[in-house]
Amino acid sequence: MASIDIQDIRKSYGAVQVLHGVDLNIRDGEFIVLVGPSGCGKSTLLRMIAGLEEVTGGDIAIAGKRVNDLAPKDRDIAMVFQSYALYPHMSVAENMSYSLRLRKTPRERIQSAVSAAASKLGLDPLLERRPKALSGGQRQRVAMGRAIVRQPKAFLFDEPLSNLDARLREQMRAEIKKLHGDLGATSIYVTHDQIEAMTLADRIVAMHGGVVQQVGSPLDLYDRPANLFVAGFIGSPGMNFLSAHYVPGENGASVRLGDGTLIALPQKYTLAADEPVTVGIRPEHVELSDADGTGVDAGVELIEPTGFGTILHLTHHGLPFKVFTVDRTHLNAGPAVKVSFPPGHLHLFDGEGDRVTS
Ligand SMILES: Nc1ncnc2c1ncn2[C@@H]1O[C@H](COP(=O)(O)OP(=O)(O)OP(=O)(O)O)[C@@H](O)[C@H]1O
Repeated sequence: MASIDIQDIRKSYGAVQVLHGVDLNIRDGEFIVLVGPSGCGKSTLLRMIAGLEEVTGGDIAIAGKRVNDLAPKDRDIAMVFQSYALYPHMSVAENMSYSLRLRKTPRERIQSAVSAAASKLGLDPLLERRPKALSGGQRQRVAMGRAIVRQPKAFLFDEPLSNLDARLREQMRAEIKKLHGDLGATSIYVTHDQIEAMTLADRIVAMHGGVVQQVGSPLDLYDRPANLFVAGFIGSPGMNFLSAHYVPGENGASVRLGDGTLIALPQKYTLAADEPVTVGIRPEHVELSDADGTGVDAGVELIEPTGFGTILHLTHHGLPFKVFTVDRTHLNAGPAVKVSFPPGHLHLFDGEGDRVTS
C-alpha cells in the first residue's frame, strides 16, 4: 500500500490542454473517486498515474517516489478496466496468475494467492472456465482477482462497472466497497456516476473541464458544494437553481426572485444589495403543502412516482423546479400547491457560480 501525491499535473494533446494543473494528496489506504462528466479528464489523470499516458507537466509520486518516467510495469499498481481486458485463451486461474507467472513467482505462492483471491471473490467454482463462459459480473470479478493477487501498492479502477446492468452494478459496487474494507489498499476509482462516487469514496474529487472543482467527503460535497457545477452534479434529482438578487434587509437577509417573491436566507452575507445570486435547494429539501397551505404558489406540471417517493415538476411564475417527497399524499396533488424553502437548506452562489459562505 502507498500514498500517491499528484502535484500540478498538466496534460496537453498537441495544442489542446485537457488537464490544467491538478494537485491531490492521496493517503495510504484511502479510496478516492474521480468523478465528472464525459471529457472532464478523469481517465487521462488515472492513466497518467498508471503510466499509460505521458506527463506534460507536474509530478506524480507513489509511496514518496517520483514515477513520472517509470514504465507502468515498474510502478507496482494494478488497473481494473471497464473492458475487463482478460485473455480469452486462458482459464480464470491462468488469467489471475498471469502477472505472477511473468514475475517467476514460486508455484506454491501463486497457488495460494489465486486461491485466496478466488475465495474472497466467490470465483472458486469458476477457476477452470474461459472468460467467454462467464457473465459480465463474473468477468469483472476475475479482473479484480487478477489485480488482487499481485498485492500492488494501489488499485486504479477505470469505470469498472459501466458494462453491467443496474442491479449487478449495485451488487458489485457493494462488493468493491467490502473488498476495500478487507484489503485496505489505496484505490483510485474513475466514474461519471455520482451514486458510485457517493457510496464508495472516502473522498470525492469532482472534476470539470480538466480542473478539480472540489475535493471532500461525499457528504461535504452534498452539504456544502463549492460551486454551481458540484451542486448540480452531486444529488439526484439534481439541485434546483433560482436566479435572484440579494436583499440585506433590516430583519435578516433574503433573496428576491424575478417576480418579486422574497425567500428568507439563514444569515446575512457580505454581498452588496441587489447583487445577482443563484439560490440552490435540493428537491428533497423543498417543503410541500396543499394549495390552501402556507408558502409560495406553484403550478404542478408533472408527477413522477418512483415507488420509494415522488418527483413533482413544478413551476413558479414560469420558473421550473422539482420537489422530491416520500409523502404519498402528494401523488394526487391538484394543479396547484404551495412550497416553502427552509432557510437552513438553501445554498447561495455568487455571479461567478462560487458558493457564498459568509
Ligand atoms: N489521445 C488523445 N488525443 C487527443 N485528445 C484526447 C486524447 N485522449 C483524450 N483526449 C481528450 O481529452 C479530454 C479528456 O478525456 P478523458 O478520456 O480523460 O475524459 P473522461 O473524463 O475520462 O471522459 P469519459 O468519461 O468520456 O471517459 C477529452 O476532451 C478527450 O477528447
